[in-house]
Amino acid sequence: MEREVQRVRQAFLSGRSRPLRFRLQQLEALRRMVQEREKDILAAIAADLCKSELNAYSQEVITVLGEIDFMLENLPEWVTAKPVKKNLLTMMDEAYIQPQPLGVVLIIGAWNYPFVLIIQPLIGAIAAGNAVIIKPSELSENTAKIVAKLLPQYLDQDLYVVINGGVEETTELLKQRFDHIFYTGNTAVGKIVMEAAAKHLTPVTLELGGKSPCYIDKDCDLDIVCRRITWGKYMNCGQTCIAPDYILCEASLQSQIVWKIKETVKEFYGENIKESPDYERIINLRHFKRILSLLEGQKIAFGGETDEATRYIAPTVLTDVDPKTKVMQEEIFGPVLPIVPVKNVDEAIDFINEREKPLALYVFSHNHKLIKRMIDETSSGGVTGNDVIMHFTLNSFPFGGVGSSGMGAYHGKHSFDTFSHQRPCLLKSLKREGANKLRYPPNSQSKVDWGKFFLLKRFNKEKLGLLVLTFLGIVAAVLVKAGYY
Ligand SMILES: NC(=O)c1ccc[n+]([C@@H]2O[C@H](COP(=O)([O-])OP(=O)(O)OC[C@H]3O[C@@H](n4cnc5c(N)ncnc54)[C@H](O)[C@@H]3O)[C@@H](O)[C@H]2O)c1
Ligand SMILES: CCCCCCCC=O
Repeated sequence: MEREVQRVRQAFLSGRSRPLRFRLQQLEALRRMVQEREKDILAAIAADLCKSELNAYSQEVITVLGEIDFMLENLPEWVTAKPVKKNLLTMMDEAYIQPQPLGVVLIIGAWNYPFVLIIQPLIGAIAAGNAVIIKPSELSENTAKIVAKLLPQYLDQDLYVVINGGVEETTELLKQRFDHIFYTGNTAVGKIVMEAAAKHLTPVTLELGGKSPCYIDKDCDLDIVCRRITWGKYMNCGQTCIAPDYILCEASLQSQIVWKIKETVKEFYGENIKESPDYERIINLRHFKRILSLLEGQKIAFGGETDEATRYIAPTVLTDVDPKTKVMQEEIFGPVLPIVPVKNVDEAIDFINEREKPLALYVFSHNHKLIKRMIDETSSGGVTGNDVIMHFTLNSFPFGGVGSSGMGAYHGKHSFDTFSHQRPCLLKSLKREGANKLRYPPNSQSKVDWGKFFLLKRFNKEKLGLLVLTFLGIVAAVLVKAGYY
């Protein structure tokens, strides 16, 4: 492992990942890989999650292609140095911010969207000029294998390396020194990653999870609300980091919500959900059993059917859920939707604020002011009003969590920034030494006064007069030299 990381570091130190032209070439090669090997990639995702190729394409491949196009279009502008505002002491100097690559980046992915969750950060890391080691999730082994096979066929083999393996390999990898670690997965492992990173003072981006609440106000169109929630909750069989985890609403709305979600489930997946090409399965037996244990003692309004052999769990809604029960204590990450009755929006806000900060928050209402109030009075990684999931798709948004749902963010320019160091560069001349006397010892009250004048812009008439005189002197000297007099 150590030798592998060393090899990648040597490749980074060769400097070839830095030129803009090289980054663009690698991103174009990545796009070619996705386009030319689309069938293999879709087949791998389909095998891991029992997902139709159409769904794998819409949920993962489109996002990746969109991100590459966005980078190719904007990268030339992002990599250029940006001049900054100067003060009186630096007005004659060159001052700019130069984004620079961090070095060798480790990307650790999760299994639920196994392709996009490693390739989208990879795009940002390449765009920023880094070398990258990718550790896909071992639970989505088909995607892990295909990525390990294809990447070296299209990208620089020493700069971008895939290492496959499980906890043991990841633990070994985490002992190595990286310049940034980008981890996607659960909060408990996020803490392990951060602890390992701390040993080398390596910065981390942690894309974690949590229980994303969904508040439904009584002033809204429940038909539309329930369609949108049904789509976002049962997509990927509920195994989506920003799926609405539970519903908060007034008790009087519960039965209508149950009925409308049930009708929508029928419309989306048909009478025999098991036959639907749009309904996935739980990733493995451990997660299957974990989700089943969340149903114990709950009132199942509809759904609840399961099949261990195929790891099938039907779209399920629970009503009158007690917040103290297990289903409300951990992220569900499966097709189970509890409804927790609350008296009003105030109680919903308190409910959210008494818990860990979620990755996403959803609010449904015709009342724009109520949505704004929810946003102002709560915290979450991101928010979508009157829909679910959709903030993920806008790459001008930073995507990430807050508090226990994560730290740092990515997508689009935010990815470029995450994998770049914003380096302040001040270039002075070796001339004009006279002005520097101000900061050299011995110090004096007069020097401090000049400091106040230049840096704090505390003008006093005497200093301003002197400055104007100096300026006029310089102008006169220039004019004399130029032969005007
Ligand atoms: N914020 C996001 O973008 C996002 C996206 C997807 C999933 N998630 C979250 O991820 C969670 C589901 O993923 P998961 O954690 O089950 O995925 P997982 O089991 O695939 O684990 C994620 C990665 O951590 C590694 N890992 C696991 N245990 C480890 C250990 N003890 N030490 C070191 N590395 C270890 C795995 O090898 C894997 O690469 C959910 O909480 C979900 O909300 C977040
Ligand atoms: C188009 C939907 C993609 C959702 C990806 C969410 C990533 C977290 O699990």
